Amino acid sequence: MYKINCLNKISPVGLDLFTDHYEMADQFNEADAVLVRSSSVHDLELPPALEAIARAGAGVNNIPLDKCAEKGIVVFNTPGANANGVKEIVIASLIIASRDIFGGVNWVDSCKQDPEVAKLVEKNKSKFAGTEIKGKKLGVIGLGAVGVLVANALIKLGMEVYGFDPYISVDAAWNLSKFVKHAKSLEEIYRECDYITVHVPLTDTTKAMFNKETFALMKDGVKILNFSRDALVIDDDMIAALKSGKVGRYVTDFPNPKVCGVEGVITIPHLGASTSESEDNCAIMAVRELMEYLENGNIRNSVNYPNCDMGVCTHAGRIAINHRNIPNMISQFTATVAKENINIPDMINKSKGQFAYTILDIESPSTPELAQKIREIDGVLKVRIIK
Ligand SMILES: NC(=O)c1ccc[n+]([C@@H]2O[C@H](COP(=O)([O-])OP(=O)(O)OC[C@H]3O[C@@H](n4cnc5c(N)ncnc54)[C@H](O)[C@@H]3O)[C@@H](O)[C@H]2O)c1
Ligand SMILES: O=C(O)CC[C@@H](O)C(=O)O
Repeated sequence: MYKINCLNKISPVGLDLFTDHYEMADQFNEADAVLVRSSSVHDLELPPALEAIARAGAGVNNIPLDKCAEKGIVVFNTPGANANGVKEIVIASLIIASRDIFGGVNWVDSCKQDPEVAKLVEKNKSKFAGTEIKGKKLGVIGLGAVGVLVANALIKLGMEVYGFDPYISVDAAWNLSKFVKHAKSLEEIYRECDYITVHVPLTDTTKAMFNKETFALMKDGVKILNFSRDALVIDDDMIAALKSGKVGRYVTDFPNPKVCGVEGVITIPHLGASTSESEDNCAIMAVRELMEYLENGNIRNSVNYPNCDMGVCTHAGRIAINHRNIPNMISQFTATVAKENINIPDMINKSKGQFAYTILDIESPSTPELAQKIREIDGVLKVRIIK
C-alpha cells in the first residue's frame, strides 16, 4: 500500500485515479509520495521513506530540488497543464491594465443609492476611459507553455508581439505563431514594447530581472504583467517607477505587503491557475506521474532527475536506482547482479546534471539482499525494488 500526503488541496478528479493500492496519509513524514501546489517544502524535514514529490503546477521554486535529488527523491511538475488558465487571465489583465474597469465599477457601486445613477454614469464615465490593446506592442519574455499561448492569442487580438527566450524548446518553437517577432535581446523588448508580460521560472538568473536599471530602458508608461513569481521584480524599484510614470500599470498575481494597495498596481490573489480545468489537468498529470514512478519505476516530467521510461516490466524482476552521475556506476551495478548469477535482459540509464537513474530488468525476482548490495555501492542514493 502506498501512502500519499497532500500539502495543498488537490482536485478530486486527480485523486480519484489512485487505485486500492493507495491510501491518503495525514502526515508528510508518513508519505511515500507527496502532492503539492504552492506550499513551501523548503523547511520540511524530508523523511527517508519519501520517494517522490509531484508539483501540481509549473513553478517548482517552493521545493528544494537538489536536496531532494541527494536523497533520491524525484520531483515532478505538470508542464503545460495550467497554461491555458494563465493565458486567459493574461488576456484579461492586458485589458484591465488598459482601461480602468475596476475604478469604474467601484465608483458605480458607490453611487448605488443615487436614483440618477444612469445620468451620472454618462456624465462621469470619461474618467475611466482607456486605450485598446489592438495595434500595441507586446513583449513576451519566456516562450514556454504559457508564453507561447499568450503570444499566439495576442497576435490574434491584433497586437504586435515580440518574443524573447534564448532557451526556447523545439516544441515551443514549432507551436509559436510565425507572426511573433523574434527579439534578440531583452533590451529590444524593453525598448520597443508598450506592454511586457513575463513567463519565466524563478531562478538565480531571472530573480530581480525587473529593477531600476531595466525600467530605465523601457518606454515611458509601459504596462508590466507578472504571472510568474514576485521575486522577479524589485518591488521598491517598481513602486518608484510607478510614481515617476515610467511604469503605467503593474499587474501581479503575487500580492505582498509592499505592492498591495499601491496606486497603479493591480494585485490578483495568485489566480493564474485557479480554474477548475487547470486544477483538474494538473492533478491528473501529477497523480499519473506518481503512479507511474511508484509502480513501474518510470520517470516522466521530472525536474531534478532525468526522464527514463522502460514501460511496464515484462521480466521477472525490476530494480530502480537513483545515483550520482559519476564514472563506473553501471559496471558496478551489472557486476553486482552478475555475481548473483542473474541475467539482465534489459536496462536503461539516463543522467541529468549531477544525478542519474538506472532501471535494471532482471531474470529473477528482485530480493532485498540484492537491493542492499546495490545500495552499498558508493554514489548510490536510493534503490527500489519495483518487482
Ligand atoms: N500565476 C500562476 O498561477 C502560474 C501558473 C503557471 C506558471 N506560472 C509561472 O510561470 C512560469 C512559466 O510557466 P510555463 O508553464 O510557461 O513554464 P515553461 O517551463 O513551459 O516555460 C518557461 C520558459 O521560460 C524560458 N526561460 C527560462 N529562463 C529564461 C530567461 N532568462 N529569459 C527568457 N526566457 C527564459 C524557458 O526557456 C522556457 O521556455 C512558471 O515557472 C511559474 O513560475 C505561474
Ligand atoms: O497551484 C497554483 O494555484 C499556482 C500554480 C502556479 O503558480 C504554477 O507555477 O503552476
